[in-house]
Amino acid sequence: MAERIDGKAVAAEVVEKVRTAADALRAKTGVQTGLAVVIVGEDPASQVYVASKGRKAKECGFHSVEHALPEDTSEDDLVALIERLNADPAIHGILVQLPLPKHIDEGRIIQLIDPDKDVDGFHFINVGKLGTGEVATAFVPCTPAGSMLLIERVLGRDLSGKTAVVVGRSNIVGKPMFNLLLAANATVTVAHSRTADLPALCRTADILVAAVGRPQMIKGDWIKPGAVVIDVGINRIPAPERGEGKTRLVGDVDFDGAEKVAGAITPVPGGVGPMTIAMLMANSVVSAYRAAGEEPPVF
Ligand SMILES: NC(=O)C1=CN([C@@H]2O[C@H](COP(=O)(O)OP(=O)(O)OC[C@H]3O[C@@H](n4cnc5c(N)ncnc54)[C@H](OP(=O)(O)O)[C@@H]3O)[C@@H](O)[C@H]2O)C=CC1
Ligand SMILES: Nc1nc(=O)c2c([nH]1)NC[C@@H]1CN(c3ccc(C(=O)N[C@@H](CCC(=O)O)C(=O)O)cc3)C=[N+]21
Repeated sequence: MAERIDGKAVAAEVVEKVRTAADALRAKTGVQTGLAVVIVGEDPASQVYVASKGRKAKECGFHSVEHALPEDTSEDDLVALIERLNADPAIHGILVQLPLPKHIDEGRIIQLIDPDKDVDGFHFINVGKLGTGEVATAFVPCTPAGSMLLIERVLGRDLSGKTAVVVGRSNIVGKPMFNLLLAANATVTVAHSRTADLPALCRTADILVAAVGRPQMIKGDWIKPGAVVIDVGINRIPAPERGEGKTRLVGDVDFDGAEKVAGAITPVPGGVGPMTIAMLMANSVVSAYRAAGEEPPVF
């Protein structure tokens, strides 16, 4: 049976370190870390995530502000808000919850965020820094960064000689995950919907990262015995066994099958999800240290 990688516990350690660092910065310089989360529209899942980001930020002792805008907010109004947050010295991190409503140009909004406040790591400047190994001054996207910390718990920081397969090539998960694994010396393949014989490719992976958005797609017999499996997927599926109309969260990996083969595996919930929020807090406090001209902590 695989070791269960407890993302909730590791995330709690990260959050504790963030809180200590935020307190120390405040005591030394008077700077309180400020995080602004912007949500447009009423998507219930997004609202849950935004609320838990706000809760964690307060737990870390941050100045936490939330801007909940109606679904029909104009692009110009959102642009004006981002410009205001960019100029606000009390705000060190800006997160605009994605996806945005279809009438708003998501790319334009992301590129408008000051790269020094882009705690999601989605701005071209931060993407470019990650791609060229300039991570000391960059922000690394939270989900891949959190996934790397979980891998590190099992395999250490140096992945020399290891084969990694990332399933999914999105800008927010798959591509930055590729860059981080490569930087850690793994030999990395990125798979996607056009990949031939995905099961066979997955079976080559010492480290398998699933970021597909397809509930329980990756089966136990796709997994190399002993592999480290990181399940990024968050999918809500019907759970009639829990009662009429009930749902539950599952990952992109068929956990029960995979657990019998893998060496270590992240559960859903309680795996990568809590790490994502913890790394958002980490990026925010790092941003505040940089703004104050202090040497930031390393996570
Ligand atoms: N835990 C967390 O904090 C987070 C979790 N997530 C979750 O992670 C998952 C992925 O998110 P995200 O990267 O944004 O998703 P996207 O929908 O942007 O990307 C999905 C990727 O999976 C690929 N794909 C889709 N179907 C298949 C298939 N049948 N075989 C192989 N590859 C396939 C797509 O390929 P192609 O490019 O060819 O279309 C694409 O590259 C989702 O479940 C999401 O909810 C996301 C962000 C944070
Ligand atoms: N600009 C932006 N940045 C993001 O980082 C971002 C985003 N937009 N849009 C949506 C995705 C998704 N995402 C999650 C964060 C935490 C959990 C999480 O904490 N999950 C818990 C379960 C939560 C529950 O019960 O619903 C867990 O896995 O244990 C999940 C998903 C961040 N995202």
